[in-house]
Amino acid sequence: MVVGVDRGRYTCWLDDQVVVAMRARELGRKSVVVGDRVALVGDLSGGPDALARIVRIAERRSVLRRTADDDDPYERVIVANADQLVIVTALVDPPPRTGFVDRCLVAAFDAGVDPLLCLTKADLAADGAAEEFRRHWSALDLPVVTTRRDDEPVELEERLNGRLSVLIGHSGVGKSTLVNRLVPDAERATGGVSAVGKGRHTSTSAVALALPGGGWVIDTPGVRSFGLAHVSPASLLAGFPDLAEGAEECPPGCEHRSAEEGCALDEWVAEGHASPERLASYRYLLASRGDFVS
Ligand SMILES: Nc1nc2c(ncn2[C@@H]2O[C@H](COP(=O)(O)OP(=O)(O)OP(=O)(O)O)[C@@H](O)[C@H]2O)c(=O)[nH]1
Ligand SMILES: [Zn+2]
Repeated sequence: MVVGVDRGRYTCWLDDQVVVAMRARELGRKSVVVGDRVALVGDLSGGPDALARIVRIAERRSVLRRTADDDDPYERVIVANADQLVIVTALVDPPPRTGFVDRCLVAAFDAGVDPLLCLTKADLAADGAAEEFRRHWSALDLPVVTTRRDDEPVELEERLNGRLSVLIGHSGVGKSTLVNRLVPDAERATGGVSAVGKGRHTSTSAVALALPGGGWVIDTPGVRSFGLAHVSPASLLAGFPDLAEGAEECPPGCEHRSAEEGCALDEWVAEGHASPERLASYRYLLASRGDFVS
């Protein structure tokens, strides 16, 4: 498995050992990303000067794409084969935003990855803040864990156990804090990714860290959000199962933009099946696909 990518060098994990590799020419233009399962040939000794070659990429179970941004107009795959997307949101400082969670939920469903909402800084939040925030998704089967400075993230650990999980969240919500608690020896868990260039702390690319209890956690420093430009209005609805049923009454090819265009979702909400806020959030994401909303 590829656990780190840095300037053309791929850190791979092979039988509990780190092997540094480069791409073989036969890969063509195919990108290799963290989480990819690859076939290696050449020097697999893992010695300081050993360099293997990646000759094949296994079919991907799931694909998470980064949003295009100012520096890079293309959506790019940043993690392959993730099982779970952990949406990390602080309950305060910075204040939580439902729109960000909705966007990540759509990205997770579209990528075929299970979502998990992780609410941090519960120790700073008012009583009931977590319950109030998670109520927005009460119509969904969305698993939620809360974490706080004064407690070990036991419940989170259980949910990460044995799986490949990707953390996404705004700067300052506490991702690094979580990673350091989950993987106490983070530097070693990267297999010394610094050996191929940068250490974890200065790296801006995703790095997979081995969890002590099995499984992997991938931090995504610098990733502001996941891209939705490639997601159709219908697929976008998968992130809003409370609205999806109402769309069955829509005319064929409905883009769900407004009641004037015949969309049945306004009626669905008026009948009390879903909240107006959920519909507004769906339409906001619909309109903002392709923009770099963070
Ligand atoms: N009180 C409290 N503070 C926390 C908690 N988690 C993180 N913090 C603090 O919040 C600040 C930001 O935490 P980080 O872990 O650096 O956040 P991050 O998401 O990694 O941010 P970037 O590195 O910018 O992406 C730090 O000062 C942490 O000590 C928590 O559960 N409770
Ligand atoms: Zn519609």
